[in-house]
Amino acid sequence: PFTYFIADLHLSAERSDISQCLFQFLDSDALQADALYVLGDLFEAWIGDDDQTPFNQQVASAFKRVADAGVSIFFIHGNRDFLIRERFAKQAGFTLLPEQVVIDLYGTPTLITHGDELCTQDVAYQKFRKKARGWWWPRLVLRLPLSTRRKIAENGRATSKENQKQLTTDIMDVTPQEVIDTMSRFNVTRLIHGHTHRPAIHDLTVNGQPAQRIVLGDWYDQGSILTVTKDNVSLTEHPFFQLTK
Ligand SMILES: O=C(CCCCNC(=O)Nc1ccc(S(=O)(=O)N2CCN(c3cc(Cl)cc(C(F)(F)F)c3)CC2)cc1)NO
Ligand SMILES: [Mn+2]
Repeated sequence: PFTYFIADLHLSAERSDISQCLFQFLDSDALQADALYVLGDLFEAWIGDDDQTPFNQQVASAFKRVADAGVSIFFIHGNRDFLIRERFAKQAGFTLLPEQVVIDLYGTPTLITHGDELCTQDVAYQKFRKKARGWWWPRLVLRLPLSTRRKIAENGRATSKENQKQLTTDIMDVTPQEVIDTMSRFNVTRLIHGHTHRPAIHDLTVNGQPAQRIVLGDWYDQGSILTVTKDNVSLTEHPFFQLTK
């Protein structure tokens, strides 16, 4: 028995190499898992479940086939696809989870999250996040016509400083003290998250206990999959199918 974790695929219709790698995984290995957790930023952008594009539907049905095969699929929102709601979740066979949740992974209580909330030094971003994840901003934005939301997203992509930021500097990393405070608040010795695009398995000490922080990799250049069993965790890279040698 084993459980898979993926995150930060940043799927878009323009990157068929990423989605093909995902579909290959969903049509094979994923079918044997107890469960599959998608820890956010599955999509590069998400402006509402009413944006029923062929690509979004193709992604939903690829996951739905896995759910229909008896694999439980759980989704935690990322800083890009935080507007995903029940309608898309149902189409994809996802169970939506809160932004931080402790799961029992073969006897080890494990905190799972996207991870953007752990980047507390990025004050400007945390300020936006507070609104965007709040009660009424999302409701307000989702009531706008889809065409308007498309323009907001286009403007965001085109002019936003974060594009330059992402061109020049990486997304900020998690704040070490925030990680320790959060893990001790949830009383766990294992944390799994994505967002920072810095895949690694870190050993640390929480409340005097040996602990682990596992960071999932993004899928910009190759797939990144975490496999967890009762006795082992392994973070593996999955090259895209090379069409031309
Ligand atoms: O994480 C960091 C920082 C670095 C990475 C953070 N950057 C990052 O996430 N960018 C980003 C994310 C989503 C999209 S989008 O296209 O999918 N889409 C845009 C419009 N969205 C919206 C929602 C709401 Cl409620 C309110 C508004 C409003 F009112 F502001 F217009 C807009 C919904 C989402 C576009 C860019 N450091 O650690
Ligand atoms: Mn992210």
